[in-house]
Amino acid sequence: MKHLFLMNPHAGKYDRTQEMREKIQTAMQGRDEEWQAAVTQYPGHAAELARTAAETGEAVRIYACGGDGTLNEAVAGAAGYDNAAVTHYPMGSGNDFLRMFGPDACRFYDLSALLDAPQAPLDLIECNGRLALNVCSVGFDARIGLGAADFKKLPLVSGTMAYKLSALRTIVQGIHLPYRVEIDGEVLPGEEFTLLCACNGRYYGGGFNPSPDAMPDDGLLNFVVIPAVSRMTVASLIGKYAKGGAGEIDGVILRQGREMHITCDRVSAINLDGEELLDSELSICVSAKKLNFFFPTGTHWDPGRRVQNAKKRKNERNSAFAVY
Ligand SMILES: Nc1ncnc2c1ncn2[C@@H]1O[C@H](COP(=O)(O)OP(=O)(O)OP(=O)(O)O)[C@@H](O)[C@H]1O
Repeated sequence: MKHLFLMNPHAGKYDRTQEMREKIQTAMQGRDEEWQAAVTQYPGHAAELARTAAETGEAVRIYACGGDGTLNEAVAGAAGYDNAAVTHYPMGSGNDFLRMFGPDACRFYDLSALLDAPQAPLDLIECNGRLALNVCSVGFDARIGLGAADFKKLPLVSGTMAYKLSALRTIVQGIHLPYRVEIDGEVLPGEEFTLLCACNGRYYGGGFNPSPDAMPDDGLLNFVVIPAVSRMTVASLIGKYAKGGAGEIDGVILRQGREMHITCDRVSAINLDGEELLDSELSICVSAKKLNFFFPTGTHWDPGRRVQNAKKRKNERNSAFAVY
């Protein structure tokens, strides 16, 4: 088994690759396994490195050390290869995909917990031929999420604050656009929409929670469609949407399905796991490819499984106590 660490020097607020190198060396010490730590040199490099490693056919575990963009690239490179698996060592400003692991998300900071971790096949979103693991969206939110990059590098501006500043700017610029939207053959009523979102994961945009029930391994995407709203109502809408209450928004359309087609009369910014795509037509579907994702033992994205794991750990602690 080979371990490949892909470190993005541009993730987060500053370059942490040297610190990461030291952590990797410590974690791999005494392990008789091949490993390699590579610093990405340009956007798209992580995908190339992941694909090259996966194409060898050898068993490889790929650690995306960066933010959601780095994870997206590692996933795009390794998708569809049974011999490859990917995880996320969070070094970005949002690290949103991992938020669905709840309070256990912080365990991904422990490199040693990732080394012998279990893996599971996850669904992927395909959008105009590109892949995403987490969320694909177009509209108001995509303009906020992608615009946040302008604020992320400012001093004293946290990742979450960057998204809030971007939201303010987007509200001033305009909220809804004309879209034709079709989900699994059903044309949705309405001519203008504020936001259209396809979720495999649950969080994006620095902690926004459009689809609290999305399961990344159920073979389906959760679609959230918000019709045109006014500037007056958008502020309260953002609050509900961010906290997982999209279903409480007036006129919201929620669907679970396999594909969504969107056309717009102009080129729109499309968010693919925080990365930008520009197009006037969008074809989103559950990808035929799967992605092996590995995660620390005992953690899980399914809250039910998390509770079971916690009970199991408690029982193990109790029985250990009984022995002594
Ligand atoms: N050497 C490089 N030079 C410039 N950009 C790079 C380089 N390596 C990777 N990138 C790009 O850096 C961008 C940002 O990375 P990433 O999304 O991982 O971090 P982030 O934006 O801080 O985190 P998050 O997306 O979780 O908020 C990605 O689009 C990636 O393609």
